[in-house]
Amino acid sequence: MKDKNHFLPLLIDMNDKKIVIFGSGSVGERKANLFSEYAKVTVVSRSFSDIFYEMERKNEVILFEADAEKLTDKEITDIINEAFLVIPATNDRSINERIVRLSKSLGILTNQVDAIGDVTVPAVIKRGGLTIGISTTGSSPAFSRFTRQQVEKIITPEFSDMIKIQDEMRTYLKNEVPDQRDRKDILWDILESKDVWTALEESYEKGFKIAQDIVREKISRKVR
Ligand SMILES: C[C@@]1(CC(=O)O)c2cc3[nH]c(cc4nc(cc5[nH]c(cc(n2)[C@H]1CCC(=O)O)[C@@](C)(CC(=O)O)[C@@H]5CCC(=O)O)C(CC(=O)O)=C4CCC(=O)O)c(CCC(=O)O)c3CC(=O)O
Ligand SMILES: NC(=O)C1=CN([C@@H]2O[C@H](COP(=O)(O)OP(=O)(O)OC[C@H]3O[C@@H](n4cnc5c(N)ncnc54)[C@H](O)[C@@H]3O)[C@@H](O)[C@H]2O)C=CC1
Repeated sequence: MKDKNHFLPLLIDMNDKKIVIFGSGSVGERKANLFSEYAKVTVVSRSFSDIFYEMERKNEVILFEADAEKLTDKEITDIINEAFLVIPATNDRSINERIVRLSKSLGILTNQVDAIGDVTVPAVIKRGGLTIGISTTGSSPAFSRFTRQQVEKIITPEFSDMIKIQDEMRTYLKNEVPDQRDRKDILWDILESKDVWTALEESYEKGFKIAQDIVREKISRKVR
């Protein structure tokens, strides 16, 4: 049994990473949709629905039609070679387990859809500059989805505006304010300023101006 307490969410740069998914049922399709936004996805399956052919046409996935049961270990190894992550998502547990075993022997990470693998996929929220991953580490995927829907309701458009302001201001402050603790205080004053948040409801520019006033006032006090 895996110890769920040892799962840590990390953000990984998936650009140009190879992901191999086995099976193209509803789960294979969900994983292909998610991962093809970030990485190079190959899907191996006995047959494919039109949705997959459409994804292939748009260069979002590479399709490989094969019965994994009939492939030799060497053939499977060649397919998964140099993959960052392998996802056995067929409805045949013994095939999925064989793929996991071969992946492990090559030191490749696995995401198991019928057990907890080395990697578990969270529900993902991506809004502006904000990324949130939500997981119950397999206890209740439906609850992860439910939580995503609840959290999405509280993320207003002002969130990404505030991230933009913070990004600009901290770059500016790194040049203007030598002490990191002073920089931190100013950034928190902006984050906690009701005036900035209220102004952002009107426009980005209005919020930015108030944040600028806070920065100016703070810097002048520090200089004095
Ligand atoms: C362990 C894990 C492995 C993995 O796939 O990475 C896994 C395993 C399993 N899921 C199953 C079922 C469902 N999965 C979903 C939905 C999602 N499942 C996802 C991840 C994970 N699913 C990993 C754990 C993540 C965590 O715990 O948080 C999400 C978050 C991400 C994604 O896949 O993209 C995505 C929501 C994305 C979103 O909406 O944002 C729903 C909800 C629905 O459809 O309404 C249901 C039906 C309701 C239910 O069962 O909860 C079953 C079959 C159970 C059975 O046989 O009954 C298994 C296998 C098992 O449990 O043995
Ligand atoms: N992680 C998750 O979120 C969920 C996981 N599951 C688990 O995932 C498994 C798959 O679920 P679904 O996609 O709904 O199943 P499905 O029956 O819709 O699809 C199975 C796919 O595997 C392919 N396949 C089966 N044997 C194969 C072989 N020998 N070679 C190549 N391809 C083969 C089939 O062609 C099909 O594309 C389920 O058995 C269940 O254990 C189920 C629901 C959600």
